Amino acid sequence: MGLSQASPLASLGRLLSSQVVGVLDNPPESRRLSRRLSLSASGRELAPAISLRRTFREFWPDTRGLRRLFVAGVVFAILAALCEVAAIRLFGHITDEVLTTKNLGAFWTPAFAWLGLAALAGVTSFAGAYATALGAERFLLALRDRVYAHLQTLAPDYSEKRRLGDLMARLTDDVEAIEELVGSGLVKAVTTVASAVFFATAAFFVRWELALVTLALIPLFLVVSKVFAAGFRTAAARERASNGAMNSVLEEGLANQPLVQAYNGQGAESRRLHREGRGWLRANMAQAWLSGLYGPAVQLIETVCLIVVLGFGAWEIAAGRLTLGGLLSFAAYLALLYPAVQGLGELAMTVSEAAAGSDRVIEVLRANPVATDDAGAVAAGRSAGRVAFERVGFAYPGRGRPVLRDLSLTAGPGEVVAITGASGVGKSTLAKLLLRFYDPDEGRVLLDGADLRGLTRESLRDNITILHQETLLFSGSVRDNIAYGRPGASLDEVIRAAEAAGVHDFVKLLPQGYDTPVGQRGRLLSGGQRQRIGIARAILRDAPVLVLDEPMNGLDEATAAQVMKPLRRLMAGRTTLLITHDLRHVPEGARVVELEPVPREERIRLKRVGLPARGTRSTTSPNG
Ligand SMILES: Nc1ncnc2c1ncn2[C@@H]1O[C@H](COP(=O)(O)OP(=O)(O)OP(=O)(O)O)[C@@H](O)[C@H]1O
Repeated sequence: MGLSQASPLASLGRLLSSQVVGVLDNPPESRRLSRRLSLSASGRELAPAISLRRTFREFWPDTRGLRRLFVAGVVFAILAALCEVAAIRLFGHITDEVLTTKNLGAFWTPAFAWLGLAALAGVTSFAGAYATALGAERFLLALRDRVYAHLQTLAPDYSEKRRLGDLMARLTDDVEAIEELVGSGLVKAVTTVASAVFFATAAFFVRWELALVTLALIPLFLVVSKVFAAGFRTAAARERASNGAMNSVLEEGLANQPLVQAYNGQGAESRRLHREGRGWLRANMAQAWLSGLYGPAVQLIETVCLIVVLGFGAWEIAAGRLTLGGLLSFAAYLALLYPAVQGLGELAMTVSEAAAGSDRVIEVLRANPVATDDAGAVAAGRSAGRVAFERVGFAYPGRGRPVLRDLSLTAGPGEVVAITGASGVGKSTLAKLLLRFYDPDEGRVLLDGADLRGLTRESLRDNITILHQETLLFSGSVRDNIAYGRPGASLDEVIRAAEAAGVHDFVKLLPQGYDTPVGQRGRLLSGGQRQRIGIARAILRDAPVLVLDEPMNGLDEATAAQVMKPLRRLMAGRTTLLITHDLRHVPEGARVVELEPVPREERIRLKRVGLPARGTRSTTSPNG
């Protein structure tokens, strides 16, 4: 949406001014605008609308340190606009004093002055755009870091309960929307208003009666902007929705490709994509229809304005109240004024849309970390590894029924406590409490006799290694994934851990050895290989407490046996909580504890089914 390219008025404006239109109406802005429009339209139901003032209150402090850049952006853009005003004035002068009078001698001075002004406008326009972009990008960087850092403090369930794509949109598009509101948006608003005032004032100076007549036509632009804005918004919302649907079909289809092919579902998947693609096509065509109409509508109004200016101007020239140069420079001011006014109309629209986008970011920032460090929390240091659950009761937030009730359990260095029980009984929940993703509602969890609530989370987690059911790998190399256990570990240390975990032999055979990429989520490796890389990572981490959450899940007997060997090595000398529903994988000498579901009367019973070998302490049985 900008100055209509085909209109004579626009051509005149383009001819005389390349700088200001460029500053006020650059293409990335419009790209962002359409993304933002569509995003906020789809996200509206996810977060309540909040006021613009609240958005500024929340994010204005983030502009600290950048405000100078934004002020520079405004100052330079205003200078560029003033240069344009002066250049147009020179154009009028040349028309009257050189072209009309055919006096070539009077040409050179204004011509060089015009050139100088054009150069100055170019430099100031560049400086303004650069300073604003630098401020905007730094703002984005800092805000994205802030939101991401906050997300990292939330329990993993926060992300798990939400669509990943939606959270990513908050960190990218929504963060951009906020920047456009409190950073470059503000710069744009100030410079657009200032430029509109300059061009209007200059037009008044040329001939105020003519200016009054043409300014009276300005509301026509605003009405057209308003009418089209509603249509654009609906079309953008539809486009966003079908884009989301198309992405989910693609994501699901590609992620589950083995399943799709094994079940001969390729045709059905392609048809699904085609169906969603057709919806997307329709939505885009609605947008194209509106954009196609918008241009001619604006052009028509501009032509009306031009005819009015020419007609009125001819009358004024005939009456000797206006020169030809005056009329042309008047038209040129108009050619810059109208897009500025249009820009203001669009700005009002985008500001409210951007505020809606910022709701979604504020919603993330308002989410409280489930377990935060207490004011007096102390660092745990290297723990001996004595873990105790003391009469622990816990229900997930928002869930009435407790998962655990009155549970007591102890485990010491060198001990393996196998926790078994039916699916959903709360075995993994124990691990989450130990890592302080959550705090218990009743009772305490202790490490070396100290309540976890009195320890900093970071120092607590340094003492615990967890191996999940499915080893989580990043898409880096084998080496990166093992070294994740101890950032900065040397290749020798990585290899030693790999040898202990029984991965060295197969890594040696990989095409690039330890530098071989493991693929997305380690998909290029087998389940057993992934699990052993996880063990190598745990060995390198060398924490005194080990939580193994179904480490053999999904592995066949032979592979499980291969994994068990390094696992025993890993468990030696540490405190191990082995969560498993399969007693075949419980090593000899382990203490076995079976969790029973919290019955209707909300109690959980711990039943001891195995006795500790080597005289380890028995499980506390809390169920009185
Ligand atoms: N983030 C959560 N929010 C609400 N409820 C949850 C959450 N995580 C788990 N639950 C519920 O808590 C109960 C215990 O879950 P948990 O994962 O601890 O079971 P589990 O014994 O490890 O099961 P499995 O052997 O199937 O892995 C289940 O009923 C589960 O639905």
